[in-house]
Amino acid sequence: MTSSTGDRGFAMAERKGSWGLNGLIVAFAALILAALWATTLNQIAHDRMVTKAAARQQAADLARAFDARLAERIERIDHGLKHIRREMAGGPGLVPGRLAEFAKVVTDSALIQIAVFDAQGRLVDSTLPHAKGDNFSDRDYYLAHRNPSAGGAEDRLLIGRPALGRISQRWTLHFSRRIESAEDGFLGVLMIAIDPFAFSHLADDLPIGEEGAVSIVGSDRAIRMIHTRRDDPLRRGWIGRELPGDRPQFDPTRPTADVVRLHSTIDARPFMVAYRWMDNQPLIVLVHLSETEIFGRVNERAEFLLTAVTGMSGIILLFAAGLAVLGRRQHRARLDLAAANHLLRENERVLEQRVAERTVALERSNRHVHTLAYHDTLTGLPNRTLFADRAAHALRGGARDARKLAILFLDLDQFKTVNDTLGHPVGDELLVAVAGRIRQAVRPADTVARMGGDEFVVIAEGIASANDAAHVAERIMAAVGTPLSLGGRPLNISLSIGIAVFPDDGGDVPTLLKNADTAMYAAKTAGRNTARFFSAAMSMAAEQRLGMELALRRALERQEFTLVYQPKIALASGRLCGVEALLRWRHPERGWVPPAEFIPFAEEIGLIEQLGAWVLDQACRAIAGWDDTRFGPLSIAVNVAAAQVNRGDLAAVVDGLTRQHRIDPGRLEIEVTETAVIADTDRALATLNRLRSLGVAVALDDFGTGYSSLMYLRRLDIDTIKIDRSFLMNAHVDSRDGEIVRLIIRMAQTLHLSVVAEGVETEEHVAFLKDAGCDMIQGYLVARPMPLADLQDWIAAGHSAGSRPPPKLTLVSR
Ligand SMILES: Nc1nc2c(ncn2[C@@H]2O[C@@H]3COP(=O)(O)O[C@H]4[C@@H](O)[C@H](n5cnc6c(=O)[nH]c(N)nc65)O[C@@H]4COP(=O)(O)O[C@H]3[C@H]2O)c(=O)[nH]1
Repeated sequence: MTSSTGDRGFAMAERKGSWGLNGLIVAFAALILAALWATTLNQIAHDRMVTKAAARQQAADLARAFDARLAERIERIDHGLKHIRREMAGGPGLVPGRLAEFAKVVTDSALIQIAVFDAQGRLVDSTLPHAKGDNFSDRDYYLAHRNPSAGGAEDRLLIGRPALGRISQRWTLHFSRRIESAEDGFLGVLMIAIDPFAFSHLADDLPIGEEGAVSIVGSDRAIRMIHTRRDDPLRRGWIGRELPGDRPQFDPTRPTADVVRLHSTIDARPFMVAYRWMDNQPLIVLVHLSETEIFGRVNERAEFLLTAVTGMSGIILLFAAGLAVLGRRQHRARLDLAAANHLLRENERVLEQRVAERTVALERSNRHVHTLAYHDTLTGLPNRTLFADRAAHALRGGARDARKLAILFLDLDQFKTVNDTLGHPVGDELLVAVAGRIRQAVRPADTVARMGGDEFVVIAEGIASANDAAHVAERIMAAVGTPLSLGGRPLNISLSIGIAVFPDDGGDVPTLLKNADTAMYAAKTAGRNTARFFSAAMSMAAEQRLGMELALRRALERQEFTLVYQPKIALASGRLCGVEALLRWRHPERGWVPPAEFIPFAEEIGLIEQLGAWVLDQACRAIAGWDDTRFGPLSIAVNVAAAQVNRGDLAAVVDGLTRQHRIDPGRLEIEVTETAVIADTDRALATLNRLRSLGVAVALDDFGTGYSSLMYLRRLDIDTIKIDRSFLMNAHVDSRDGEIVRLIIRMAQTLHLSVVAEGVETEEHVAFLKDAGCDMIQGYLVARPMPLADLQDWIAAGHSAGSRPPPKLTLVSR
């Protein structure tokens, strides 16, 4: 939980930190980019502006310069005109042949011809070989001079439209002046033809660029001259053409000199055009500067700048991205480091805590293990190991100081019964209570140990004589013998004690313990609730017991057990209604051992369950192998011990066996004693109910000898009650016993239970039982228990061997 919260915390911190840093980097990069671009664009705009302004200025300056040059050239031509005219007026006038003489003053390289026309437009003289008398009265300059627009006679220089010379076939510009005299008025026209392209030289040195142009246009919108750096025939083709009237230079509202932006009429390219009206002539001087050229460098620079800035932007972005990634990594690395540190510290802390916990647990466990190793977990008393240790220690002390000590071996009487009947939890409770009482009954210095089960041992040190040991035993018996209440039941418990004294009964712990144990069995045999000192004679008896136990344990393997079957017959009809299976043990040396001897012993040593299972298996086998057709159906009643009932799995065992032998469970009857039932009524009830639900019949054996509580009868789901033999023995003579038998039978009838009387030995018994209304009888009078083969013979013979047969024997099923 903590760790996952920590992880989330780190993840959030990581995201936050990472985003914060990245945001900063992005913002910083954006700022740099914005500044860079703003500066660059601003620079480019500024460049353009400055360049544009400079170009404007340049164009205007060029126009002014060209204007000045042109004006000066025109002035010179006009000067020539005026000079010739003066010469003519002062001398021969329009005398042919004199023009060449006068023309010497006109030194213009562009001169094509000088011509004089009379008042009728007829050529009077020319520097070119014209046919004299040719009429030029259609020429615009002639017409303009002959008929001046305002005020009649006007002496002014006229620069006509370019015209293609008739003779020269060259474009010519006609500079002309009127010739007049005060007396005669209009006498004619003096004209100088100039090659317009000669003016081009005026612009040769003007920096108009490769695409620039210088032109002269008249107020009549006719192009007089175009100068370009290259000899562009296209441009030549424009000479004489008329420009559209919407051009800015023709706009009367505009100033006479300006710089405008125009698109080429040829290819629509943009030009910066400076125009300038000449002062004394109706001519406009134009200087065209190509924007491509003007801004060429600027554009190149701008392009360079933009490329550089784009590149730089890319680099900045990359750098920023790199920084962001680096920052993110660094941040992540820092966080990882912090997380790792945190984790490390946390792990250290957890580790230390675990180590501390483990240490504590280990110590506790060690203590526990030590306690377990040396103490009994149930009672907390020293166990067999610690006992051996302490006993050895005590023995060494006794031997050294020549002091006696006694080993008292204690065994609870009837503990098995309590355990079997009241259940293990009660048995455990009893052991704890007894342990406490023993502990209190002895001196604190004495060791009280639990050897296992219901066996305790006391080491009574420093006793003067065997008598002192006897007193210790008495105190213990008195303490344990005090009635106690367990699970709400009053309980009287007693114990048997065997005493062995050091050094008289043994010099070492094992011997003393064995002898004390032997003495304890002697006390048991003597009737329990007593103490016995060890004697040599006891040793033999104990050995016999041990031998018996070994023999009994081996008997199953050696197949020394067998079952005999005693018939039960219906009293009214004399019909066989079943047999009771009874266990027999043939001891290899002692011969037949009575069940009353070995069955309680088997219960005591815990062998009865195994033995009981064997009996059940044998009975089922007998049923399975029974020849129904020959002998009629057979029902077998099997005795089960309290331990079997209280184990809780009896029904499962029976179910398994009936299935295994494939027999009808209805052929089986289970005989339980009252003691088995009262031990743990609920559990016994459950077991019996399960048995009955399987179809197995249940009989209550030895009825009357135990508690015989009516309550049990009411609660128990049984089929049959078996009246104990002890009641029947004197029933016909002892009125009390007789009454008990009658009572039991009446009660059974009331509860709709069958009644079997056991130990029927005489006719008197039969008569009494008939009179009392008993259902079935079982006893020597009918038949003694016999092997299965004998039973078959017995049935086949229709009588019982050796005993009085019933009046009439018929085989019936239950
Ligand atoms: N004097 C006399 N005795 C008669 C007469 N008719 C029958 N008996 C004896 O009475 C006992 C009847 O069995 P029980 O009351 O269940 O008493 C049984 C039963 O409690 C126990 N037992 C025998 N076999 C088994 C067994 O397989 N399992 C368990 N748990 N107990 C068994 O041992 C007890 C003694 O068994 P057994 O010695 O076979 O003794 C049997 C039987 O032989 C008679 O007319 N006169």
